[in-house]
Amino acid sequence: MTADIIDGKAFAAQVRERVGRQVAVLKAESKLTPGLAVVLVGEDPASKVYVRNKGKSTAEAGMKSEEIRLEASATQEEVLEVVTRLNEDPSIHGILVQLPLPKQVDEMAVLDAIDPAKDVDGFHVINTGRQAVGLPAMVPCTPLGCIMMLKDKLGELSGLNAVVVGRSNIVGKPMASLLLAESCTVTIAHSRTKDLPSVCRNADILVAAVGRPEMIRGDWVKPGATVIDVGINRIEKDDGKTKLVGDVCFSEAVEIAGAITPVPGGVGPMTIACLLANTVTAACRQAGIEEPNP
Ligand SMILES: Nc1nc(=O)c2c([nH]1)NC[C@@H]1CN(c3ccc(C(=O)N[C@@H](CCC(=O)O)C(=O)O)cc3)C=[N+]21
Repeated sequence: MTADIIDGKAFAAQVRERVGRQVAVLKAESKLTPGLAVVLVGEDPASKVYVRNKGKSTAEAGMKSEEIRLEASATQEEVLEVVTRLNEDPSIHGILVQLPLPKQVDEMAVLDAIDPAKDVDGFHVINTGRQAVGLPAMVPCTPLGCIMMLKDKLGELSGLNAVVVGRSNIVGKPMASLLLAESCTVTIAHSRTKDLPSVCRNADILVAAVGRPEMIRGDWVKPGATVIDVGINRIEKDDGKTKLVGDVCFSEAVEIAGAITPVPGGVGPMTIACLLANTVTAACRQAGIEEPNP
């Protein structure tokens, strides 16, 4: 039996449409246009593609979108100045500083400078902490999108064994925390984990977020498990052209899993949709109004 393919692209389109309806209500009833600012430092071509896609989807949802570009040589002070200006701009409700930043810029210091109320990435320690103790928080977009797909596929997650491979601050750790909040039994595995394949074989929910192309093999997957592949790796094919692959060997895992997200078209589009949803949430909280539910 082959796995159900979880269509992240279609699901993300639904989320974006809902965000669009929310924005229409906010504009009509509260004279509020949610605004998202994206800060891009340097010229990384892959980053530019994400930034362009984000700008396009914000506009499509009827939101205000601002893009700030700085040279790759920008100093930490210059980046902090932009963040301070955006913190003070009442038309901007969400701020995303595209990571990674050039090495002369201290990433932690920049993330720390973002007003936690405008932190639509959910990377500020205030939001990390609030989420961990169960207070309202801005939740990181990629893990949030993964949870939405899991609930859509499985319904209740309570009591399931979840294994997260990867312990980054932007995916692995918040993913584990969200799964715990859903009452999963959570294991975080990483490069030092002993016998990773057998740890993975315990997972009803297997989340791969390591950034190593096709590392997770089909025989690491428990039959019927739900596999969420967060990895987006560009690799060279035999003919010299490039293609995107995940952290999971899809062709093997699809034969064993119950459901699996593809790459591309899985987690990636959901990340952008959740960024828009977070911007609406942030705008409503800043304006002190309830989030519309159209
Ligand atoms: N502060 C910050 N927040 C981020 O959320 C953030 C970041 N920095 N830095 C870079 C990574 C990467 N990321 C992606 C989002 C969507 C796709 C996406 O939509 N991918 C499509 C197609 C991509 C393609 O075709 O190239 C897909 O998977 O189907 C990819 C990558 C967000 N990131």
